[in-house]
Amino acid sequence: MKKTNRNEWMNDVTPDLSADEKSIKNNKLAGFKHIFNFSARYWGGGWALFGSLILFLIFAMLTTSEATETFIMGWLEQTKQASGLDFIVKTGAPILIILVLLLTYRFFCRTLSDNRVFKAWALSALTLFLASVSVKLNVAFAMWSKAFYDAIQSRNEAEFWIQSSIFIALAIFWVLVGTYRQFFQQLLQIRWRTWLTQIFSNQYFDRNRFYFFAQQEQQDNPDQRIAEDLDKFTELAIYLYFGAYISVLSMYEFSKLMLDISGDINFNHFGLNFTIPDYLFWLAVIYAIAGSLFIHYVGRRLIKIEALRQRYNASFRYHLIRAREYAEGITSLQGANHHREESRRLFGIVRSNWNTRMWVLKFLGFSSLSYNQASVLFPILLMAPRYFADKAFTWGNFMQILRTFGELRESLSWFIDNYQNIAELRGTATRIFALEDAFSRIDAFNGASELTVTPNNVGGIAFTHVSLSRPQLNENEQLTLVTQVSGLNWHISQGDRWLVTGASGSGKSTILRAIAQLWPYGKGQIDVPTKAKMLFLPQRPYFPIATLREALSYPATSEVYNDAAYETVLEMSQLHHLKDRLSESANWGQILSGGEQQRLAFARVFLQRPEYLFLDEATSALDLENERSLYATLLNFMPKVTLISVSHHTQLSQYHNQSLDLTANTTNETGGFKAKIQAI
Ligand SMILES: Nc1ncnc2c1ncn2[C@@H]1O[C@H](COP(=O)(O)OP(=O)(O)OP(=O)(O)O)[C@@H](O)[C@H]1O
Repeated sequence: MKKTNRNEWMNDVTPDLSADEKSIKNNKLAGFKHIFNFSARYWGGGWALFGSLILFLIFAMLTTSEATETFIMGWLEQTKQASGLDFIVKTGAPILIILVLLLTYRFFCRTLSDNRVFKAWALSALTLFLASVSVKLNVAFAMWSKAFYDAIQSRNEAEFWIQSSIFIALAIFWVLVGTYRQFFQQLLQIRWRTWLTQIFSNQYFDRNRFYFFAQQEQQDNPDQRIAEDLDKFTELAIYLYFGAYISVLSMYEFSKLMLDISGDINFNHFGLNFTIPDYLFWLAVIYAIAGSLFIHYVGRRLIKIEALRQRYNASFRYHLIRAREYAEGITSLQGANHHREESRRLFGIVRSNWNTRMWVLKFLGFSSLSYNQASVLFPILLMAPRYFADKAFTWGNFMQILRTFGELRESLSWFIDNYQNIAELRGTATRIFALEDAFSRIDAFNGASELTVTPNNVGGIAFTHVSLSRPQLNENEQLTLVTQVSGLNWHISQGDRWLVTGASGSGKSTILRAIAQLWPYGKGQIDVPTKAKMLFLPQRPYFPIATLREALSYPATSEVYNDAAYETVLEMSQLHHLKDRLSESANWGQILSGGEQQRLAFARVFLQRPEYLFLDEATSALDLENERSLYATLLNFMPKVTLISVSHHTQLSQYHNQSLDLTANTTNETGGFKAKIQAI
């Protein structure tokens, strides 16, 4: 007996994916400008978002400035000493301001018809404000620690208790601010994601683009891009946006502190005096910029690797989903093993990508950790000569500068610390933008079609000089068109019953697709009725996973019809046994037999009663008796229906009065098929 190796997947040699990486052109990667403009649409435009950021930075500078601090401290001091009416006025002022802001918010939310931009602004403003407060609280903690440890060192018990209670107050405030900041950030995220998902879903389903996507585009997994990439994109973009804001603020705060403690540096050259204020700050900036450039050089591959990671994971999952969808077809061919091996191959690709990512991250980690360690030594080396030369420069000054430099460097290293997140953001953005481009390409292709389908009152459906082609990819993966049906002139008058016949693959279904505006490949003119209700029944009907009522009423809701109607149409379709299962929810497309599904589709026809009915081998799975009884019921129940049936069953000719037969076109060098029209 063959011994199975439990570790065989682990021992597989992973494939080389460098060709995939090379196939992503650098100019196709999402740049920051594109990401910014794309994000800004939610906030009302690029200038709006840019302006809001500048406004908030100014606001943050003001709120964190010393003048504001003195004002707040003065107000606190006065409130503490105030009594009676004066106290009420002093404490009531900020509460009144908050109340006015809340009421203004509610007013605008209710009066603006599209309050999306307003709410986005308000939420961002609130979150940015809380972010500013949390930075300020961090500074307060730094100040507090000095006072607290001084009190301990000087054994000042009274001061110790005062500082302890200040800590409790600060901590409560810090917890509240931190929690609410995260909460509002998440609220903003889900609102933005909802808005984007709505736009992308609309674009995907509008004008049947999801149908054309599969035919015209080589792009992988559009569904995953809508469901997951948009989620990742909004999460990372918001996280990085607020993170960048906080780091800019901390940079401001700690550079201010640095200015206080390190002083200026003076040069005396060419008889002129130069003063560089805050010189340690500038050194930290130069140090961080140099580090960032280096990290970008080391990690730049990561953007492509991240974009591919999403693709490989999605393909692996799609393969598993297909196994579920086609479970019966796979098991009947005993294809489970093949499917498992394919899973193994696809997962091998996922692993290979992960391995490459791991190596790049290793180099990145090596570089960024070395950068962080070097940053410990860098300020020491900068200050050591000054410490040894200047006796007034105390050990306390030295330590304070060291600490401030550390904080400053950390805020400046935001880009380095977030390199991986930025790469992931650009990777997901690349996939989202490619999807948007695909939608425009589909529109452009279909818009340029020489086959026009126009709603007109020509008393039925009219084909004038119509030729239909089928799309095919050539060796260079370009879309080419091959003639399928040529020179079609066909008039379907109201009440006609047409039987469309022809060899398999001759183009019968293609003709019906052209009427349904699902076939842009061809030329000529098709006139269709303006208002008439048309229904197309394919060979394999679609049923949603829902109650039988909903499966029948699809795409309308189940309330549109009553139970008596459902029961009648089930009886008319020879499905008496399903009458008591109307409320049962199931995957009807999988649990019903092929013939039952086709009969259920007929039940739908009886419910919806269309004026034009197109049956594309809609009875192919039925026995002759059932087929005959369904057609008889149909024509009895809807005697005025215009019927177009595509079928290989000759017995159906008795229910039709005209026929269109597709035969090979041997007279024309373009090949394909031509139509022969005659009365039955
Ligand atoms: N989405 C598509 N993309 C490319 N080619 C297609 C597509 N759909 C159909 N074709 C091709 O167009 C030709 C006509 O297909 P069509 O489905 O119209 O044939 P049919 O006459 O209805 O065949 P059958 O009787 O077997 O159902 C076939 O060669 C088919 O492979």
